[in-house]
Amino acid sequence: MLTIKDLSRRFGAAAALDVFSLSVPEGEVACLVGPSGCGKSTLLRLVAGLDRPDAGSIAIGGETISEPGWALEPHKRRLNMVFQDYALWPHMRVRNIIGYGLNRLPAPERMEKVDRLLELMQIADLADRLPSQISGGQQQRVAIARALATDPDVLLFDEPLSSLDVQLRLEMRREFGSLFKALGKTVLYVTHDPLEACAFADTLVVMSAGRIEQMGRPEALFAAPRSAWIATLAGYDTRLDGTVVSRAEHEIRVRLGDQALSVRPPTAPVSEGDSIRLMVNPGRLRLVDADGHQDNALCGTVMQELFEGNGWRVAIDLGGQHLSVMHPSRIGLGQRARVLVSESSVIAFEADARV
Ligand SMILES: Nc1ncnc2c1ncn2[C@@H]1O[C@H](COP(=O)(O)OP(=O)(O)OP(=O)(O)O)[C@@H](O)[C@H]1O
Repeated sequence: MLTIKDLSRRFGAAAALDVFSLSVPEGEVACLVGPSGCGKSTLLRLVAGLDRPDAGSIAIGGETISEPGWALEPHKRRLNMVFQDYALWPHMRVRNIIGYGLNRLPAPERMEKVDRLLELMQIADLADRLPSQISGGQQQRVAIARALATDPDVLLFDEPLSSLDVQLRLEMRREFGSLFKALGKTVLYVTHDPLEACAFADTLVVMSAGRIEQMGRPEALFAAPRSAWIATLAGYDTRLDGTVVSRAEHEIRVRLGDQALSVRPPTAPVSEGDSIRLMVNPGRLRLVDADGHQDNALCGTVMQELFEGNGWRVAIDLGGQHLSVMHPSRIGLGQRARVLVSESSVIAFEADARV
């Protein structure tokens, strides 16, 4: 169990971490996501002991490793960190890099342990190469094997896949899922990619300005995003700004230019005349007959069509604002289009919600 309690770190007047608390149960994976500058790396550095907090405490397995006025030295903490740039020593062979932290073990034991890690990470055939003689993905495997060698209780990952190409990232993402399960280590993992996090996170922790904005199981969090930024992660990446024209208990009517739409009300209270921000999921919208009459549809002109691999992202000009729709084929630039906006395709937030 990793327990972070009321941790704060200020740089000048700004708080990089602001009374931050988080518990990661033993053997579970917590993924930290959040916009640039929200404090993810600061948190990892404090847990690793590379920086000192201004307040708060950190414990691993009930044993305090940092508290006000005292911090255990980094190398004595039962944790290891895997960095984005791998940080492998260029002059050392893979086998020696992995075994570096095991120099207190007798040679045969050390070799046996290194062999086991080489097998686990499927890099046994690379044992005698230098980092410059292996690929980026293979270097990342070496970095993970090195981090596992000293059998730490906690593993910290700082965007470990972001330097890899898309294909390899997808492959490693799948592998991480089974690796984390097999290892049973407590993991704190920072990533920019929410889909990466969803592949293996027990808990997704969304940070904003040094605090937790929302946390939970990925499915639960994406089913009910509490902020426009989190809605974007969940695929609601198109923004429409409008005005509330009427409200009932379970529905509000929103004016968008000269059109209107009924949606579920936001959690924050709103009244007639208030501005409102709608986050729309293009994958959940449907194009219907442009000349037909359909309740809760928006009309406009196709202004852009982008192929995104699994279909076309069609941008429709609603008269100033743009609505994107995923569609299996092109519609044609300048064509009229009518988009059915179902209840599940849109989430309403307060007008100044950060995206
Ligand atoms: N050594 C430092 N001196 C001054 N300010 C710092 C220092 N380290 C971090 N900060 C500030 O603290 C805040 C949090 O930074 P941090 O690196 O933790 O963010 P992050 O979420 O990891 O961002 P990114 O996703 O871009 O890596 C930022 O505003 C950053 O500018």
